[in-house]
Amino acid sequence: MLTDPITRPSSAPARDAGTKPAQPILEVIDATHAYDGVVALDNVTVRAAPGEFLTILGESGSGKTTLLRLISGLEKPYRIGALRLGGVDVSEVPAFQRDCTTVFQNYALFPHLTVGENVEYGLKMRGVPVAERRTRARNALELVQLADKYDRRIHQLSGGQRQRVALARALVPQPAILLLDEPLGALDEKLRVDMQVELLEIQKRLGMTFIYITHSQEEALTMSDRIILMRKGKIDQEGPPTAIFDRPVSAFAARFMGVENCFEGELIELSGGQAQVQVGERRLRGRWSGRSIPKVGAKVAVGVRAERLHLGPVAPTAPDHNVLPCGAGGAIYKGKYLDRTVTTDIAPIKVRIWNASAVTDQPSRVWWHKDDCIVMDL
Ligand SMILES: Nc1ncnc2c1ncn2[C@@H]1O[C@H](COP(=O)(O)OP(=O)(O)OP(=O)(O)O)[C@@H](O)[C@H]1O
Repeated sequence: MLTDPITRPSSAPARDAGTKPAQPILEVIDATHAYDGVVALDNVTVRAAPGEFLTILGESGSGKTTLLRLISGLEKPYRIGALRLGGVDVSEVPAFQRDCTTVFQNYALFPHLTVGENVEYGLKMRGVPVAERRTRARNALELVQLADKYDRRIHQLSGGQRQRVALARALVPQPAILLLDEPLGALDEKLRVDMQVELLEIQKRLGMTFIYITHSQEEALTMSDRIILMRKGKIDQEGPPTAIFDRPVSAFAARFMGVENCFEGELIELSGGQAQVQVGERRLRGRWSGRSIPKVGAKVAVGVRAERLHLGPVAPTAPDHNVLPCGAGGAIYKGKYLDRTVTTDIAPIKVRIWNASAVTDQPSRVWWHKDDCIVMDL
């Protein structure tokens, strides 16, 4: 039974703080960083509210780790407007004195120390008396369900258990912010999913701010209060998971969030959020989702998720559907569903079919509702 192992006095999450927005616990203003002339972060501004689970999402090399290293103090930014933790400028504060700790993908544990000694280590360095640091380390291990492994050696643990030790070690100083750099990246899928749930429970229980790095859109959608999607050192889009999933602002964001079909076209009309786009010889209707209102004639992207498409010999005639003639293409069996790619005169289109017995051998039409058709920046 857990006995409130780690608590912070000001742990009330921002979400419950009433109408007045809470002061950000983290502010990174206009941060730019480069390595040997290669720009890794390009004028990035990030804020996090107390108790927020903020995910930095992006492909390899997009600048996620660099951002985290600037926050933790492991990297000194080339240029920065301000870096504040809890409202205090920490630009010149060394890493070990900042009120944040990091969990790394490779655990970064001391192999020659026991589990307990690893968790206590930071407290020992800060001169915390032995009895107190034992108690705090045991409490942290209890939180990650490793209370019985205090005297174990690191090499006697599984990958998942090592990651829990790393988590306990990062939690034990009771930082205001926990930075997690792809913490589940080395775990197998089943364990990763279990650990996602556990991490979320711990975060909610402690009311701690988590800044979480991942390249997995599924992980970001599952865990976050808010997602920042990075692209080549810049922020492409930020918002709650539902907004990024349903309303990607760009073809990049759409593809990253799993929109299988994206086409390039020319904007013909935009009115009341409803767009008409010329793609090849076809006129498609959809809802505008881009950053700002473009001019007629601008190049835009049109996206539709595979599961929102329908196939068959006869399409609906109502004008609120996009309908294209199509030819049969290949199909890939995915277990729970079938992904079928049909040919059309604008591009091959991937259609997800959940009921494999309903597959038509020779579909001649593919169609989708205009509300399922996202029109956005190229
Ligand atoms: N120590 C370094 N020396 C030189 N270049 C670096 C260094 N660290 C990062 N970079 C470069 O900076 C850019 C951003 O790297 P960063 O590690 O921040 O990206 P990332 O999104 O965390 O990638 P990944 O998911 O692969 O860890 C990349 O082009 C990378 O090659």
